[in-house]
Amino acid sequence: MKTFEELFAELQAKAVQRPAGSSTVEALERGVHFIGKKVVEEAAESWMAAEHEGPERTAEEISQLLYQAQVLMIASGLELKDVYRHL
Ligand SMILES: N=c1c2ncn([C@@H]3O[C@H](COP(=O)(O)OP(=O)(O)OP(=O)(O)O)[C@@H](O)[C@H]3O)c2ncn1[C@@H]1O[C@H](COP(=O)(O)O)[C@@H](O)[C@H]1O
Repeated sequence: MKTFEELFAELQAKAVQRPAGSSTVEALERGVHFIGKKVVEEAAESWMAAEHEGPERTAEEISQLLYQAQVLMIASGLELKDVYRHL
């Protein structure tokens, strides 16, 4: 198990080190348009899970939504503090 901040630090390191086989690196190479569609896809799947599939599936889909949101942040050159200041 990892926190939101721990995952973001892990993804930032992947973006710098560019290890082979990383789905994060692959998404970053595909770019913001690809990542943005993943954000929308996971948002929709989170919504559907919440309405129809129960809390466990909802938690799983929301975890993927948070991951994709973090990848979009990195692709956009954002850090956590840039987002947190709007909360
Ligand atoms: N938390 C995630 C995570 N959530 C989702 N994904 C990726 O996002 C994509 C999801 O795409 P899809 O929606 O097509 O997946 P799916 O099989 O349809 O799943 P469902 O949405 O239908 O449930 C897959 O490529 C997953 O690998 C993630 N990829 C990586 N992480 C974490 O990010 C870190 C770095 O991972 P790598 O960059 O792969 O090393 C590790 O800690 C990983 O656990």
